[in-house]
Amino acid sequence: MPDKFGLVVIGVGMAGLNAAKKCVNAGLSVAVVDERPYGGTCALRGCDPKKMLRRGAEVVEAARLMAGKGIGDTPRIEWADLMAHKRSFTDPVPKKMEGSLDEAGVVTLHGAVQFVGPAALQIGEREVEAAKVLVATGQRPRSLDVPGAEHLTDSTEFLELEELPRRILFVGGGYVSMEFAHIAARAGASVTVADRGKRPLKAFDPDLVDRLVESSKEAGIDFAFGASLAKVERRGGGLVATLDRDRGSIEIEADLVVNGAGRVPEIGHLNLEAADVAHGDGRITVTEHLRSTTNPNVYAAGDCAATDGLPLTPVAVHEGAVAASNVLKGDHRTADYAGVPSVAFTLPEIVRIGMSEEDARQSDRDVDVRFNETSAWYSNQRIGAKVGATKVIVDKTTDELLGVHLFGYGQAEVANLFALAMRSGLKAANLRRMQSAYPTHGSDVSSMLG
Ligand SMILES: Cc1cc2nc3c(=O)[nH]c(=O)nc-3n(C[C@H](O)[C@H](O)[C@H](O)COP(=O)(O)OP(=O)(O)OC[C@H]3O[C@@H](n4cnc5c(N)ncnc54)[C@H](O)[C@@H]3O)c2cc1C
Ligand SMILES: NC(=O)c1ccc[n+]([C@@H]2O[C@H](COP(=O)([O-])OP(=O)(O)OC[C@H]3O[C@@H](n4cnc5c(N)ncnc54)[C@H](O)[C@@H]3O)[C@@H](O)[C@H]2O)c1
Repeated sequence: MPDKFGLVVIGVGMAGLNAAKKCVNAGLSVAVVDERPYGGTCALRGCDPKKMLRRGAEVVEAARLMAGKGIGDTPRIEWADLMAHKRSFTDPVPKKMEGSLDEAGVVTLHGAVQFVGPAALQIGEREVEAAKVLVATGQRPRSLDVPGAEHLTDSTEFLELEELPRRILFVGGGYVSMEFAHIAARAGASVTVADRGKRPLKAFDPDLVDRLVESSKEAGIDFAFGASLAKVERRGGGLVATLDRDRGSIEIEADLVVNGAGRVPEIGHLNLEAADVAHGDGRITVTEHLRSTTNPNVYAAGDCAATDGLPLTPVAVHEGAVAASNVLKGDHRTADYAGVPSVAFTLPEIVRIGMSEEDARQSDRDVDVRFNETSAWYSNQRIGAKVGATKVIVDKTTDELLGVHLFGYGQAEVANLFALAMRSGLKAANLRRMQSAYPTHGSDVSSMLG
């Protein structure tokens, strides 16, 4: 006899966890299942471990910026100890998360899952039936189909390195590569980032990215643009990556080649066909209520769902909550993606919220682009920083904040002020009039809007 539940959630990451808790708290019988230890990408293989490692780089960088300004010897990263610092956070996560689900009354299952009917699942030997299923299986690193791909290291493996190799090549100049490159460079590695495009971090403002590229070079990071990975070979004691460019190929020697060439939704092994769950471009096709367009028993949320939301943790949490509301009360709630900040945690960080300058200019809005070179501003001078710029795009007619682009130390926190303002429909004038604590990075906001 199969076990029966009101809701089965596949994937215990940010989207799944939040949906399961919301539904069980409302009285539904809920089971969750994951094929890996509970926690998902963000807590175990993404945001949180990455930022634990970044802390080491932040300390080194802060001291470097103040060298000759009252700070003596620059500290150095002890990689194994920094990894232990990371594990002090990540190691307890699966047990804690499973404990909190058990305590809430969620049935916690483990194993690979397959659909065997419209709302029937096979989990190992066990058959489970559900009134509703939420697919929240996230994404995994994209495999690169090149000779020697077996020599590549993915982001999950990078976050587990016991020793940091001396020479590291990052393939792909997206979030993963740029963030890891900045950490590795501060930890003393010799780092190159290669991307097939003409600049890294395509989703961010090009004027700010160009500044980031220059400051990254000063931090010792080399770049190869217009370069697409063709093969990786083991030669002697190291690796050699061949990258194709318009005018011939180049070879880069490294001890480690990291695949940062993107991520793909993890829905391939679910046997979605058995449940008639439609998918396109690798993501589950959903309605505005996050319900499968072809199977009314199934919802999807987070990175694996084809929505307008970016593959980011706050979006996964929000979509998990929206899907749970709809499971509980029928389809009534839609996701709201207004004012979601996206930050690449390079050193310093770069931020985007809302529209790009290009999109704003191409829209029918009358736009005012307020650009500021902030490198000489007090908040940068105080910490010895020599880079920084901001671009805020405002609708001239309505004074609405359309797009916010920030580059500099402290800007990831400043982003939250803009995000709140944009999500709440506040105008540029509201932020200009804000009485902020002084002197803080936040107190620069009114000048950014000037
Ligand atoms: C290196 C890195 C750094 C990142 N940094 C940030 C950041 O700083 N800020 C930010 O907002 N976002 C960041 N992200 C993105 C963020 O981690 C994701 O957007 C978020 O975790 C998505 O949550 P999710 O619940 O959709 O999926 P996930 O957290 O990926 O959870 C999916 C779960 O499903 C399970 N699963 C998959 N397939 C199956 C199956 N067939 N059967 C059973 N279980 C299955 C997986 O094991 C996993 O536990 C980062 C990502 C990476 C890789
Ligand atoms: N701080 C954060 O919020 C954060 C951090 C990491 C990841 N993420 C999420 O994960 C997603 C994936 O990030 P990512 O960095 O893996 O991918 P990405 O899509 O951001 O970047 C991949 C890059 O690789 C390049 N590329 C692809 N194939 C290549 C090849 N063969 N040779 C050379 N370059 C190649 C692409 O041009 C692109 O610039 C992001 O969209 C983001 O939403 C977020």
